[in-house]
Amino acid sequence: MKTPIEVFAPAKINLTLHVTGLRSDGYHLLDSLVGFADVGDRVILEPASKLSLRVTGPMAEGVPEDARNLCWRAAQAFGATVAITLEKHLPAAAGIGGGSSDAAAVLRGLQQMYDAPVPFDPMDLGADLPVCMLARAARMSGVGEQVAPADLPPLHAVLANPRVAVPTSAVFKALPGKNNPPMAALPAFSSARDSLRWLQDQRNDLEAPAISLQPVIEELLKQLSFLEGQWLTRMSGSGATCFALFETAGQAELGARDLRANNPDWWIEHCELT
Ligand SMILES: C[C@@](CO)(OP(=O)(O)O)[C@H](O)COP(=O)(O)OP(=O)(O)OC[C@H]1O[C@@H](n2ccc(N)nc2=O)[C@H](O)[C@@H]1O
Ligand SMILES: Nc1ncnc2c1ncn2[C@@H]1O[C@H](COP(=O)(O)OP(=O)(O)O)[C@@H](O)[C@H]1O
Repeated sequence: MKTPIEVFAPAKINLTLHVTGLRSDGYHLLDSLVGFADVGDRVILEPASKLSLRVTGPMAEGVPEDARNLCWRAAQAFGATVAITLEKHLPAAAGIGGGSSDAAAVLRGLQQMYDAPVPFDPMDLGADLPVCMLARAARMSGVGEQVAPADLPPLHAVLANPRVAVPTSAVFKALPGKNNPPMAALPAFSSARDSLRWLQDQRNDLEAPAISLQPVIEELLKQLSFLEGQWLTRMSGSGATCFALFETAGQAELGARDLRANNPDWWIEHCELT
């Protein structure tokens, strides 16, 4: 067994998020094209006599170090005794799957460490777990349990969070219409430009309800729309993180620099999505 094991937990970006219905248990039916970024958290796993968790890194503040943390719950449900170090780079409660991606990274690392499959349904830890286990572009449907890998040309993005936490359940609750049209059929994209054109016509149905709870999201989307070279701006998941998409890495890097200059307190990163 090679130790310690280090696993990258990428930011999950809902490039589209169509809410198409409501299940009798209160969970919403989703149709979403999901991409993963080359920015994210880092999980380090070391064998130990008991389960422990230490949260470090620039975004560690306020992230629980006990059973409230999805990393802890993932390791516990796996039956693993490991010392987990979670290096937080992503904001929490931000619509980019921080907790879910961390938990999926723990499960991937434990599979490797114990040379054993995950002994439970990852969905038990949250609706975003199945897509985060895959950690590559996918179409997600059902309430999150159906995940089909998708071919997405690499896209360049600016991710921005105005540092307000938005609880997922509150945003779903604030959505008035539950039965919205699904995403269009996913074409075989021939280029980044082709996919950007297609994405322009899709939606995130949670954008308006999230704005009703945190109006700063509207201002954030406006500022992203001013960035040179952007093809579209949208919110990810239940917010408050929003993104602008670009054709080139250089445009995204300049976009992030310009946005930072006007909003020094926001969390802003440029990245590649795959
Ligand atoms: C909205 C999405 C889109 O990818 O992303 P985030 O905003 O969390 O990043 C996810 O579906 C979130 O997944 P996750 O954060 O794992 O959700 P869970 O812990 O299972 O559920 C949190 C709460 O969100 C609501 N919920 C979640 C998923 C779903 N399909 N329908 C829902 O109504 C429920 O109110 C639930 O109590
Ligand atoms: N590993 C984790 N990283 C960040 N937050 C976590 C983690 N585990 C549990 N949480 C808790 O889960 C809540 C939702 O965080 P997160 O999963 O990042 O949100 P979202 O589902 O919007 O992407 C936060 O309020 C936080 O306290």
